[in-house]
Amino acid sequence: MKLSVIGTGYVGLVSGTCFAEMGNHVICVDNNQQKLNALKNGQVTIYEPGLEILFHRNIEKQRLTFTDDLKFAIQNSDIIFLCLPTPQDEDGSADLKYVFGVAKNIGKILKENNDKDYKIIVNKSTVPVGTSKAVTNILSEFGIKNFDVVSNPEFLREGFAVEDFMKPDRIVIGSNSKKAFEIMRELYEPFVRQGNPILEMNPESSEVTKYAANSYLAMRITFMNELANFCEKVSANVDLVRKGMGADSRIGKRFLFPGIGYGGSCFPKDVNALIKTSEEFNSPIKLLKVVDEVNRQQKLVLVKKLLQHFNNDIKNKKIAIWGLAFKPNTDDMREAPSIYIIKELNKLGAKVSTYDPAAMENAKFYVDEIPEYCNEQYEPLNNADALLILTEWNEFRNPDFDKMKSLLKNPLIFDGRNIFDIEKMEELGFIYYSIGRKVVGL
Ligand SMILES: NC(=O)C1=CN([C@@H]2O[C@H](COP(=O)(O)OP(=O)(O)OC[C@H]3O[C@@H](n4cnc5c(N)ncnc54)[C@H](O)[C@@H]3O)[C@@H](O)[C@H]2O)C=CC1
Ligand SMILES: O=C(O)[C@H]1O[C@H](OP(=O)(O)OP(=O)(O)OC[C@H]2O[C@@H](n3ccc(=O)[nH]c3=O)[C@H](O)[C@@H]2O)[C@H](O)[C@@H](O)[C@@H]1O
Repeated sequence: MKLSVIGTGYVGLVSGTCFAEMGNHVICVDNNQQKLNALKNGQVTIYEPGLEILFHRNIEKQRLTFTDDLKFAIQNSDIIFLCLPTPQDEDGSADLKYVFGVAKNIGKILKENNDKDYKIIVNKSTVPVGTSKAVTNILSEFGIKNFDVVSNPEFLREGFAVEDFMKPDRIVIGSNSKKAFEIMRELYEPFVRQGNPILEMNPESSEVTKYAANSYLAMRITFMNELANFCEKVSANVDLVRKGMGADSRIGKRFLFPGIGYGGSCFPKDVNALIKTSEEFNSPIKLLKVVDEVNRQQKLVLVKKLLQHFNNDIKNKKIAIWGLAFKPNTDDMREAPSIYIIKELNKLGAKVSTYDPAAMENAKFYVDEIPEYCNEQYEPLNNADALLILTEWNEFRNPDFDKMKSLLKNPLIFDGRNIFDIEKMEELGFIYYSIGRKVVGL
């Protein structure tokens, strides 16, 4: 099939590359010249395991191309995917200016083209209920008739994006057109050969499904974070509680890990967008307000523990940090808890020294006050008063504990991801704080 993907970020680049891998011809469009030049020069612009090999293979086979020429892309594709940003606006709602702006440009191009061939415009961005209808109206205002707008939300996780895209748990397609359903089913069938469902529904249900899934997962994590704080007070171990809960198949094991609050480009903004839309329709989902509020507080839970340990004074203390990205296997810093933690540490007069395997370049755009970025894992520990673990990268899971002890001024660790066993840390002689478990070594 002939496809175009408008917006070549995390979702667009992964979607475009994976569609090309299935034999489709994909034209990727972006208006960021720097990004576009890098892509045209064969440079993968995001850190995403498994992407590079598919990217190069499909460029070589000439199934994957990059351009800033929207007109060329529209004229040479039957299905047009919108993978555009929908950032959080000041009032919490999703900002649709990119989606509507591109929809208008598509309208103009199709009008100039005399609306000859049938096109499907697919919205893959996360958008509030009613957006498919609004995009349909925009195109209709240009007099375009031979088209359908489809809602096809994306559920990939960063760090596992290729795997998730190639073998999705489900595909959701929202449309009112039989023809569009048939074409979309044909496009996606190679991705669900194991039998995972392609779910067809009206666009409104599809749009709500995306926000519902993200908000539900954010709510699960938030419940676990509040539960973890409670466990600390009553000598319970949240990891044991988590396993006890997760073994119930009605609950399930995944997304029950407490930590330092959910971050990333989607959970925080999508929870807020659903709060806003539900209020607009006079049917507020009150639970989500608490989810958002608790999550903001949770991002600073390690700073609280640190202050408590040092009797509220961490001025001039050197704090080492392992991990900056909002989660492992990505260089994405959007809404990462590390941003909030580092800002707070700076405010309190601490000196921060940090290492992350992939996100340090991006971190510089978010936290310019970090005095020291280190190129090696153990470097920040040198003469540090404490170590904070903020991202559970695999390489932090089995470190050289002797080396850590010899470098740190105090054998003091605050682990926001519960990556070590508390008994083991006690045996090794560390003072070890974690989330929802007792402090050992004090
Ligand atoms: N990042 C993720 O893991 C997921 C994101 N989503 C949703 O997908 C959408 C896109 O997210 P990301 O890919 O993370 O965003 P992103 O910011 O990484 O990528 C968006 C791209 O669109 C480009 N762009 C902006 N305006 C444009 C225009 N007028 N013409 C052409 N290109 C333009 C930008 O230069 C950028 O490269 C959002 O709605 C997000 O909520 C959904 C599932 C997963
Ligand atoms: O709409 C999106 O953008 C995507 O948002 C999330 O994916 P992502 O943000 O890449 O990452 P997750 O693995 O979901 O983690 C999000 C945040 O929750 C935190 N988390 C996750 C799981 C958990 O058990 N505990 C926990 O604190 C992570 O550390 C991270 O900060 C969803 O998992 C995807 O399905 C969705 O497509």
